[in-house]
Parts: sequence; structure tokens; C-alpha cells
Amino acid sequence: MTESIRVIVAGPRGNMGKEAVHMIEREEHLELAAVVDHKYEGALLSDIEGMPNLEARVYTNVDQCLSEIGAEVFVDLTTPEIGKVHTEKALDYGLAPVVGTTGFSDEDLERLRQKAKEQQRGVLIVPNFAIGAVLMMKMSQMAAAYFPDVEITELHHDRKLDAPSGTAVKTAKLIQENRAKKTQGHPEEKETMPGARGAELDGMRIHSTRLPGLVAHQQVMFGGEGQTLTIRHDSINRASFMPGVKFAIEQVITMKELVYGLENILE
Ligand SMILES: NC(=O)C1=CN([C@@H]2O[C@H](COP(=O)(O)OP(=O)(O)OC[C@H]3O[C@@H](n4cnc5c(N)ncnc54)[C@H](OP(=O)(O)O)[C@@H]3O)[C@@H](O)[C@H]2O)C=CC1
Ligand SMILES: O=C(O)C1=N[C@H](C(=O)O)C[C@H](O)C1
Repeated sequence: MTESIRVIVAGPRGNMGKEAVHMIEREEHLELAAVVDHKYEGALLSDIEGMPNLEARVYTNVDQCLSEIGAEVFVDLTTPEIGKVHTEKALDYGLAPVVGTTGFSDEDLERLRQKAKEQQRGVLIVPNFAIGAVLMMKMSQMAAAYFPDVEITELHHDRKLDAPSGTAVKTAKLIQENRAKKTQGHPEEKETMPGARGAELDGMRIHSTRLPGLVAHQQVMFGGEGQTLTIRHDSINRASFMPGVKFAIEQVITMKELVYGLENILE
């Protein structure tokens, strides 16, 4: 019998964290070793309402958790500021991080890439765990070779901290690899209200919508002579992300470097 993979989850009471600890509970080859939260110090996960009946201890001090608990993988589902600190610390203690938290800068990614390289340790930074979203990004990248005019619109629930979303940033970067550089719209266009044309990367535009009732959605719209092409993905619940979280946990322990985006490890 193969040994189970021991996992620490940071942010277990959040929308994603809750879904992740339930997924780990269901999977026989995964074991929840502990959780990191900023509340409920010393409690067991099972003591907290809505959490699975698991005896994983809650730590509010990440260093204490990482030094006391033997685990292979650290899954971060918190906030951009906290997620960065957790990921570096997880690497310092020899764990392989799976980072679902979005809002990391290019500098953050580069610093983590360097650290992973030095330690020959796997790190998976995954802006979107949903397979449909990964395909939407790859298809958009493919279309960009033929349609340099593109506008990305991401739509999320109004509790989201970062804008644009990690998925939109990743999509723009993938498109950038295939798209001829071009400033879109009328060369003399003027915003009569600041921000009307959205964020800008290499002349393409990214728009962020925040509304209660939404979960996670993105539309990539291309325009050409006499035609448009729209590629859209909708996550209607957080269960959509869980096969990707499970896959990432299984894969990261076999890796020796930082990988940004699930598309790089899908067969
Ligand atoms: N990669 C992907 O596919 C996806 C990524 N995300 C990303 O994952 C992250 C979490 O999203 P979501 O679950 O919706 O957000 P939530 O706000 O629901 O969850 C975040 C959790 O982190 C907790 N938290 C805050 N500070 C700390 C800390 N210091 N230590 C431990 N836990 C802490 C919060 O607690 P409290 O509420 O008490 O402050 C909360 O329970 C976001 O960055 C989001 O963009 C989301 C969906 C999919
Ligand atoms: O905050 C969210 O909810 C989501 N965040 C990720 C992102 O920023 O792209 C992934 C998904 O869109 C849900």
C-alpha cells in the first residue's frame, strides 16, 4: 500500500479552504496534517462549525505549524499578502507549496522561482484550478495568433480582494506570447471617466466586474474584420476547482522547480 500525502491547508474556513479540506477528507491517499488560520489557536478542525470531522490541529503561528508537523505539501488559500509569506516559509521548512491564492506580483513569482530552484523543490502557482478555465486560457492563446484585437472581461463575487483576477493576468500573459503587439481602439480615444477602458497590457484591455451572486467567470472576446470570437468559462461553484487542487497536490511532490499555471503540467 502506498503512503498517503500529508497536507497542510492555510485558510481552511474560507470558500476555497473549506472545499479543499472536505476534498482531502474524501481522498484516501491524502491526509490533512494540520491547518493554518488566524483564529481558533489550538482547536481541532472538528471543533469548528461546518468543518469535516478531522483531528487536524489549528495553528495560528505558521512557523510553529511547519516546525512541529511533518507534511509534504502546503496548500495556500488565503490572501495575497499572507499567501506570499506562507509560501516562502513552506519552502524554508522543506514543503512543496501549492498556491491557489492570487494577487502575487511578477517580483513575487521571480523570488519564489529562485528559491524553488535553489532548493530543487516543486512549487505550483495556480491562478485557476478549473480545467475549463485552463482550456479557456489555452484556446485564447491559440486565437490570439489570428486576432490581435482582444478584450478580457473577468467577473467575480464582491468579496474578492485582487483585481484583475489571477486568471485574467495569466490569460493576458499567455495571449501576449502569441499576439502581435498592438494598441487597440481609436488612436485618439480619450477616457472621459478614468478607468473606462480598463487595465492595459501591451495595448490589450482587461476589465473587472464585482457583484454579489457571481462566483468566477471570464470572457475573452476577439474582434476581426466582420467577425468576433468569444471564449467564455464559468465556475458556478468552488467544487469546480477541486479536481485541480487534488492533481496539483499529487504533482507538486514530483517536481523540482516552480511552475506557474496548471496548463504546464496537464498531459
Ligand atoms: N486558484 C484558483 O483556482 C482559485 C483561487 N482563489 C483564490 O484563493 C484565495 C482565497 O479565496 P476564497 O477562499 O474565496 O477567499 P476567502 O476570503 O473565503 O478565504 C480566505 C481565508 O483565509 C483566511 N485568512 C486570513 N488571514 C489568514 C492568515 N493569516 N492565516 C490563515 N488564514 C487566513 C480568512 O479568514 P477570515 O475570513 O477570518 O479573515 C479566510 O478564511 C484568493 O486569493 C482567491 O483569489 C479562489 C478561487 C479559486
Ligand atoms: O477569488 C476567486 O474567487 C477566484 N480567484 C482566482 C482568480 O483570481 O483568478 C480563480 C477564480 O477566478 C476564482
